[in-house]
Amino acid sequence: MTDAVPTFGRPWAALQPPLSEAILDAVSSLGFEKMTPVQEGTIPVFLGNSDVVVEAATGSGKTLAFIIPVLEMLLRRNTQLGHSEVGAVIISPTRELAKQIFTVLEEVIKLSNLEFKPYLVVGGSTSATNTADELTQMKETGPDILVGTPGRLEDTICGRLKRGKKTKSGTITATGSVRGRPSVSAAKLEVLVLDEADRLLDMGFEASLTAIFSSIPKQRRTGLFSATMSEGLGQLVRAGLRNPARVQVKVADRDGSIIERRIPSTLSINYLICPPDRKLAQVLRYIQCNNAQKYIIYFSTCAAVDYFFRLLRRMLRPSAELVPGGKQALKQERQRLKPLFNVSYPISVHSLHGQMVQKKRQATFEAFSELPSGEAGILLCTDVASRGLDLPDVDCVIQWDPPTDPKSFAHRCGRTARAGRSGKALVFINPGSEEAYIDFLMLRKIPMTAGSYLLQNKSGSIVEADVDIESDDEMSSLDEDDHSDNEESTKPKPKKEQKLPKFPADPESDQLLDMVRDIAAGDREIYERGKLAFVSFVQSYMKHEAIYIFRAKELPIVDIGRGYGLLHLPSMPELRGRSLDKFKRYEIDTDTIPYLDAKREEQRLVRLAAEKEAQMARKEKKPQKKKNDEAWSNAKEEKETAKQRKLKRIKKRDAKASAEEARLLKEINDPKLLEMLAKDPLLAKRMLNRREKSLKDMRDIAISKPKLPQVRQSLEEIIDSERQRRAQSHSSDDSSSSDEDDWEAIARKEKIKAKLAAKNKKRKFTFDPGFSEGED
Ligand SMILES: Nc1ncnc2c1ncn2[C@@H]1O[C@H](COP(=O)(O)OP(=O)(O)OP(=O)(O)O)[C@@H](O)[C@H]1O
Repeated sequence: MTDAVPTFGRPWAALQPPLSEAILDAVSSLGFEKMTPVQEGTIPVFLGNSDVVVEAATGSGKTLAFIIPVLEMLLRRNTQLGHSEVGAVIISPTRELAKQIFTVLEEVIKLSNLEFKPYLVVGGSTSATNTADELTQMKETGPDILVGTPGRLEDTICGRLKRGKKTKSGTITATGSVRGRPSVSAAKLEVLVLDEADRLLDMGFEASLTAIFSSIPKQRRTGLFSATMSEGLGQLVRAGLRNPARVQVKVADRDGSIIERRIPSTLSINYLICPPDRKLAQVLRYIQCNNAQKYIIYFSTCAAVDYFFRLLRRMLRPSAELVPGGKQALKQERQRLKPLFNVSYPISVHSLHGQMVQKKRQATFEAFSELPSGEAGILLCTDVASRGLDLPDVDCVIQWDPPTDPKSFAHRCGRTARAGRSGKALVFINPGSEEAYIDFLMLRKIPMTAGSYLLQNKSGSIVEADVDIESDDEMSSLDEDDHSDNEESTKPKPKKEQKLPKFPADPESDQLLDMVRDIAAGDREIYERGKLAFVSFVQSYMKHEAIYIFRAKELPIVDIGRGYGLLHLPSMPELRGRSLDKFKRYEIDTDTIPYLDAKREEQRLVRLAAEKEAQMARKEKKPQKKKNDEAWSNAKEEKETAKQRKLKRIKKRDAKASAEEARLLKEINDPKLLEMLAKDPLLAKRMLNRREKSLKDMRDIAISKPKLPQVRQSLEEIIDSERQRRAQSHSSDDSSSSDEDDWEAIARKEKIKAKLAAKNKKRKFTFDPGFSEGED
C-alpha cells in the first residue's frame, strides 16, 4: 500500500491573477505556506470568470478553494453591496458541514481584516419563535455572504412558500401560490457555490436549488465542488452553470507517477473478510494494537449507533452508573474484560447520527474534536458524518458495514488522511457473499488491500492469524455454518460442508460475545436497543444500491444476531426459512431484565403488571390460546399473514375483473361503444351485471344520438343478448352479485382513496420545506 506524502503545490504568492494582500496574510496566519493541488488548479480558473466543476479527493482543501475566490470576487466589485443585499451564497447539504464552512469563512475574514459579514442559515431551530428571532437578527446584520442548507436558503432568498405546490423540478404548480417576502435581496449576487453537489441531489434538494437558481442573477459565477460526482449532476450543471471548466485533481503516487485514485495517497484502506460474529473482537484487538488514537466507526443505521454506543461505553469506560450492582460488580466487570481487552490509556466513546437533536450533535462534534491528549476516542456514527466533516487528527476509520450508498465509502474513509496526514481505514466484508465489493471499489478507483485477521495468543498478545481467504472454492462453499466450529470440522458432513473451516477457532471472541449477552441480560436498555439495531440493520441491508453484491438472501443473518450479542432472535419475516439451530437462546425470562434507571424501571413494572392483569382477564373470557414468547412479534406476524392474504385476494379479484372486462370488450365490436367503455370501464361491468339503471342509461345515450343509428342498434342488440345470456346463467348460478358488489365497492374505495390522497397531498404541501434537511 502506498504511503505517499501528498505534493503541495506552489506558494500562494505565485497565483495568477495574484491574490490580494489581505487574503495572503490570512492564509499565512493559518500556517498554510503552499497551496494544495486543488487550490492551485481551481482558484485562478474560478477567478478568471469561469464557472467550475471541481472533483478532488477528500481532505484535499476544497473549502479554501472556493472560499478564497468568493472573497476575492467580492473584493473586486466596483459597487458596494447594500444592507440587505448578498453577494455570495454557499450551499451545503448538512447543517454540520454548513457550520464548518462558515467557521473557516469567518476565520479567513477575521485574519484578513476584511469587513465582510457572513451569516449561517441552517434549520434546526427548536421553535418558530427562535426562527423568527434568527430572521430578525439576520436582517439586522445585513450579511454579504450566506452559508447554509438548501431549504433555509431558499426561504431566505426566494421567500417562504406559504401557499402553492412545489414540484421536483422546483416550479410552483398550483395557481394562487404565494411566497413570503425574501429576507435578503440576491439581485446583485456575484457568486454561488454548491459544496458536496452530488449529495445535494441525493438528498432531494433539487427543487430548492432550482428555486434558488431562478431567484439569482444569470450573470454570476457558479462553482460545484465534491469528492465524488454522480451522473445526475449533469442536469444540475446544465441548469445552473455556463460552460464550466472542469478541475479534476489526480493523485501522485510515491514514485511520482500519476495514478487514478479517488482517495488521498496518504490513506491506506484494508478490507477484512470476517464472520460477522467476530467483528467486535477484531475491532477491540485493532484498537489494542495501537496507541491512544482517534477512531471513527461507521454503522448503517441510527439504531446500530445507539446500541453500540451504549455497549462500548459500558465495556470500555464502565462507571458505577453504568454497571448495576455497585463497586464490586464494576470491579468484576473490569476484571472480566481485562484478559480480552486491555489498554493503558482511557477511551471515550461518542455517538453521532441524524436522529439526534442538533445541540447534541454539535456537542459530540466538539467533544470528539477536542479530545484530551493521551486519551483514545471512538466516534460511532452513520453517514450523517461521512461528508466533508473536518474532524481533526482522525487516525483510523472503521466501517462496521459497507455503506448502502457506494459513494459514501470514499467520503467515510476521507475523514482520515486529510491535508497530507496519513491515515488508515478498515472495512469489514461478510465472507461468502460480499467479496465482489473489493473489485467493485477497485473499478471505482478505490484500491484496497487485505487486512490481517487478529487473534489473541495464550499470553494475551495480539497476533496476526493465517486465514486462507483467497480460495474461490472455499469462498463459494462457505455458508453460515462453515466458519466457526473447529471441532465440528472433524465430523463427517454433507458434501457441501466438508471444506475445512476458513477461520481459526477464536474462543476469546466467543467469550467477548458471552460478556455482551450477560450485560444485555442485566440492562434492559442495551437488550432492547440490541434487538432494534439488529432489525434495522437487516432492513437497511435491503436498501443497498449494489444489490447484486449485497444479496439479502445470502446475508448470514444468524451470525449477525450472534455478533450483536442478542439474547434471542427477534421474530421477523427475514428469518423465515432460515436454519436458526446455530443460535443459542440465552436462558432468561426477558420480562425480568430491568432498566438501570430506577424511575423507568418502576414505570415498566407498573405497565407490565397492568398488561399481565389484562391478559389474565382476556384468558378468562376466551378459550386459552397458544402460548406466545413474544406477544408483540407474533401479533406482527399475524398482521403480516393477514396482509399477505388480503393482497392475494385483491390480486385474484383484479385478475378476474380484468379477464371479464377483456372478454366483454372482445365480444362487443361496435367502435363507438368501445370508445364509451374505454372512457368508463365500470359501464361494462354494470352492463354485464344487468344493472337496469345503467342499461337504461346506455339505451338513452344510444337513442339520444340519432346520428348514430348503428350504435343504437348494436347497443340494443348487445344489451338484449347480454340480458338473455345472463338470465339463463343466473337461473343456474347466482354468484355474480357478490362480484358486482365488489366492483362497486372497489369503485367506492378508489374514490375514497383518491380523496384521501388529495387531502394528504394538501397536508404535505403546507409542510415547511425549509426544515426538511433530514439526513440519514
Ligand atoms: N494549503 C493548505 N495547506 C495545509 N493544509 C490545508 C491547506 N488547505 C486546507 N488545508 C487543511 O486541510 C484540511 C482539509 O480541508 P477541507 O476540509 O477543505 O477538505 P475537502 O477537500 O473539502 O474535504 P472533503 O471532501 O472531505 O470535504 C483542513 O483541515 C484544512 O485546514
